[in-house]
Amino acid sequence: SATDNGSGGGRSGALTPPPVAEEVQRIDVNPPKGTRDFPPEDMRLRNWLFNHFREVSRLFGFEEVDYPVLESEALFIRKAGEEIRDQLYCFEDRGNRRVALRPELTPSLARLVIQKGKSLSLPLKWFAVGQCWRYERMTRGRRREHYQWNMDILGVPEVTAEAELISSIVTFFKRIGITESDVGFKVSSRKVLQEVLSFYSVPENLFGKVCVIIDKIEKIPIDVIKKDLEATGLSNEAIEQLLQVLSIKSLTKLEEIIGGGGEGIADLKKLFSLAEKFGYSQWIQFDASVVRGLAYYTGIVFEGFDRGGKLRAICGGGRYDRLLSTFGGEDIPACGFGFGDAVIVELLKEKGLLPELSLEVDNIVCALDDDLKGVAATVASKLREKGQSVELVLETKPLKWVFKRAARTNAQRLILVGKTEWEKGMVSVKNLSSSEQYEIKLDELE
Ligand SMILES: OCc1cccc(Br)n1
Repeated sequence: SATDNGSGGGRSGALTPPPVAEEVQRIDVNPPKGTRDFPPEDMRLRNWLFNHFREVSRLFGFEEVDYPVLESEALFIRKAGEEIRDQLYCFEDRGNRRVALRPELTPSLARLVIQKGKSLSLPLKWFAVGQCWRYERMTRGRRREHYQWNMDILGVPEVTAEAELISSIVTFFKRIGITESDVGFKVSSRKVLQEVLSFYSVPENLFGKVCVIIDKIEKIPIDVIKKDLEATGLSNEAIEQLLQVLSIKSLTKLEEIIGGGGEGIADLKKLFSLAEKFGYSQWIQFDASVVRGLAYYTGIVFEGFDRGGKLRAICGGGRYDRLLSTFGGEDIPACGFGFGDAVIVELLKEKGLLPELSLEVDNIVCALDDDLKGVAATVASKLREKGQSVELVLETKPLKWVFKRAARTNAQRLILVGKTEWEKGMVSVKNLSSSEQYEIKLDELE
């Protein structure tokens, strides 16, 4: 209405002053503690890394899967004192359900395999690249999320499966310029520890807990390790023997100590022989101290480490033949690994191997006249239909701005729609690397 001053007061006749804009408190524009944003330059590196994960998975004939980031908390409640359990990012949802942000992907895989049951044909070769979470006190300022590449083989009891998985990681390392002089794999078998523990008649149900304690051997003082092992009921003799075995770095020495008849030794010999055939013998070494910190491993375990000794484990995995039955399913022989997206980037930085990744666009298209913007849009669509990327200048900008934009976006070609040329049905093209310039009919534009 004529008297309506647009304030929405709605009362005709009375002039109401516009509302005074209230002071808006600026929000914290940082992401939540321990989490990351991926602005374009970081997203390009992440995509580069994940594209290598996916290409290697394709080369090995694996199928991609994914699961919800949010899972029932019950999937991750294991009583072996694992760090992953202590740091579970869990809460009660509005339906009073206990849920958790997944700290790893393997339990979700187990859940899905049980759910699918007999409809799945074995062997399964699945891979995933998924964000995983932990709630760690920020005292250490560590991340609370990372992305993990997982590859898993289900239905193959032989060690050929573990050998194949290690081969896939070696393939990945080679693709990004990492060599056996940069990284190696420490390989062992929990069956070796199992043989020692059963020699001292340690009950099977203590096995996972003992492995979780031993996994901390390089992270906490040895007397704390011994105290924690004693607390599980292990005798001092068993503890001493265990620690002696863990210090062994050669299969021959191990055989001298525990004898050569066990499955653990047999598996390891088979793995090292297969490594020869795959061509990655120089990448792996036996190291009895490798147990990994997940309670469910039952056989071969391995972890990728940087030979400079500065970084945390790059990746890790192993055999977990009895995980499904812990969820009430039928056991299926299984092995897999997890490969995080953070340590590998630290290693690439250290080695000077980070790739140069910049925005690339094939064309930048600009109308030199406002009433030619429609034609510019037609040019852009035609090029895009041919699979060419086009940055279409949407606003009215001076040519100087367009050239600067072309430089920032690394455009290969500048296409200008000008009145004179368009009267002849032509557009002008400038090749920005060679500076070659020409006019061409729109339908001849390639
Ligand atoms: O390395 C274990 C792990 C699990 C979830 C999230 C992050 Br960060 N790290």
